[in-house]
Amino acid sequence: MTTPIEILNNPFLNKGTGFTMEERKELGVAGLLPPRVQTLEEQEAATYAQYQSKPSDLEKRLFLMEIFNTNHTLFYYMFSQHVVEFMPIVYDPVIADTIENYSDLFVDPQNAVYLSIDNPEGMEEALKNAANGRDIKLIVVTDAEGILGIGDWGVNGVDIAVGKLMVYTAAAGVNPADVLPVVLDNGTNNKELLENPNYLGNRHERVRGEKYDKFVDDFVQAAEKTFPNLYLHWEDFARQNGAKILNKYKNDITTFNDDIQGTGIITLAAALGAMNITGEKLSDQTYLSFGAGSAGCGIAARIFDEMLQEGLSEDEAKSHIYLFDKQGVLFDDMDDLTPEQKPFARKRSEFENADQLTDLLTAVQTIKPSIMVGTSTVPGAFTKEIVQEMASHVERPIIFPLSNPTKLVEATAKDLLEWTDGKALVANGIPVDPIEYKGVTYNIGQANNALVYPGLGLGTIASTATVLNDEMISAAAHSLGGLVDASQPGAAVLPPVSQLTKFSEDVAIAVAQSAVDQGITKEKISDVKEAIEALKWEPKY
Ligand SMILES: NC(=O)c1ccc[n+]([C@@H]2O[C@H](COP(=O)([O-])OP(=O)(O)OC[C@H]3O[C@@H](n4cnc5c(N)ncnc54)[C@H](O)[C@@H]3O)[C@@H](O)[C@H]2O)c1
Ligand SMILES: O=C(O)C[C@H](O)C(=O)O
Ligand SMILES: [Mn+2]
Repeated sequence: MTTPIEILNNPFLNKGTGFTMEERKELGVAGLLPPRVQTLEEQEAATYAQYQSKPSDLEKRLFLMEIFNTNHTLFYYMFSQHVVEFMPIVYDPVIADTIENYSDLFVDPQNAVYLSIDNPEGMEEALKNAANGRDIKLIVVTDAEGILGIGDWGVNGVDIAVGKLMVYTAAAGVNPADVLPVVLDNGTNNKELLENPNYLGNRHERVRGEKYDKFVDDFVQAAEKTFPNLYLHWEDFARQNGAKILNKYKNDITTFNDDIQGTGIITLAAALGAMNITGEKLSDQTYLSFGAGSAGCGIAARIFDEMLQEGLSEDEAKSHIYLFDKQGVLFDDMDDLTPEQKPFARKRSEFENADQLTDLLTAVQTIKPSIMVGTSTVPGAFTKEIVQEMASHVERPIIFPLSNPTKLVEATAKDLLEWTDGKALVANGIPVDPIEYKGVTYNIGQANNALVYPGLGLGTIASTATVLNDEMISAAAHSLGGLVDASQPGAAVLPPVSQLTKFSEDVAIAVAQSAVDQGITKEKISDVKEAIEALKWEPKY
């Protein structure tokens, strides 16, 4: 029997002043609350007013976390009323601030699971105890070695898993009772953390090699055994681990890497949105990725796959794609390429000036890209000179500076529009308000995987798909098309975040239908919309 105090202290059950008098008598909380009964709407209005009074974005986020920690329904109802305003606060970019300061700001574990490489035998018990009898359908797991573009944040990185799951619920209605945030604490190489007396994680450098691989595998086995209906979302692993882990498990369990696959989908959708505006074909484009890590290669792979679907051969498609990383343009004679970079590495013999292709300006002058995507973590890398060089070769340069958080973006949308006299088609990873330029209002798409991973997850879970495959991913990318009126001056390349809940549903339906059409579902699903509606959760008493 749950005691009155336990009810008030359980954010899944607590309604606070939202409990009716009858509920208060029945649950024994009558004298444990102020006498006034409030509706959810009244609670939201009062709480939102408190939120607005907070002096900074960080204070606003900390306040919202207090609401989340005490009353999930109120938190998500308030989120549903202020999606556009709350996304940059709950999620990117303000989440970066709370991650950097997590150990110093710590007040509540927020139902997260902290698995330690120093105590692998405790995994299954921790997962079971955190689930507390719930049938967990979605885990977001990170080892926090590649948080956004800010790098290694050790156990502090658990907050990215917490924040990503909040967006799953706010955007797609994934039930907060069905989810679990998990951090794999493998130590940290972040000196600032190791020297911080408040740091709450394992105080040693990251473990590499077999012991780490076994730690990850032990986690996968424990999670899959404990939660038989699990969709496992990998987030913010370092470049050398993300793809290796995904490739190891993606054909055997229902799993997804957001930085690789989620970003690939949303950036392809943005590129297709740009094609809608210019009327061109993707397979006629010249694509340059500045930064070829998890995200950069994930996007390139998605662009490549789409060019094949448009009828190009593999060699023809590869001839349109160029990767640029720390070495400059990537060539197949380099001995330090990652497995994900290799398929797109070029031949030096293609260029007279191959050895000069080590700076972005020379690369743009030589390659003449029509699409340039930044996933480099190098702020300001897309300079005015480089952008105007690109614009001198193409009518509508498509430029997506995607590095997060805001301080790392390769170029701002405002600069790109001014430098190209309004011709650039722009998307950023962070949210950007509409920009007025020469009498036109430019809407800037947010090419952030948060616009697609929630619907992708909801659709995959609702379909009971045994795996998440390329067909389902392609269906997700295409489901975002047609939502923007491309004929309008200043049209965005992606639908606005104000429509996030609407198009998350579109993504979910497309993904679930793809799984059903392929016959890869555990259960027989006769109506995907029904299956999705049955799974969705709404914040109401
Ligand atoms: N918008 C989105 O949805 C989204 C999704 C994923 C990642 N990102 C952002 O993209 C960035 C990279 O993320 P990731 O997960 O791919 O990290 P990563 O470490 O896997 O990749 C970064 C790549 O940039 C390269 N790089 C670093 N400095 C460079 C330089 N001076 N010149 C050229 N290349 C350079 C690195 O060598 C690496 O290959 C981060 O800022 C992240 O926040 C955005
Ligand atoms: O977290 C985000 O905002 C998007 C992406 O997953 C990233 O790592 O930047
Ligand atoms: Mn990420």
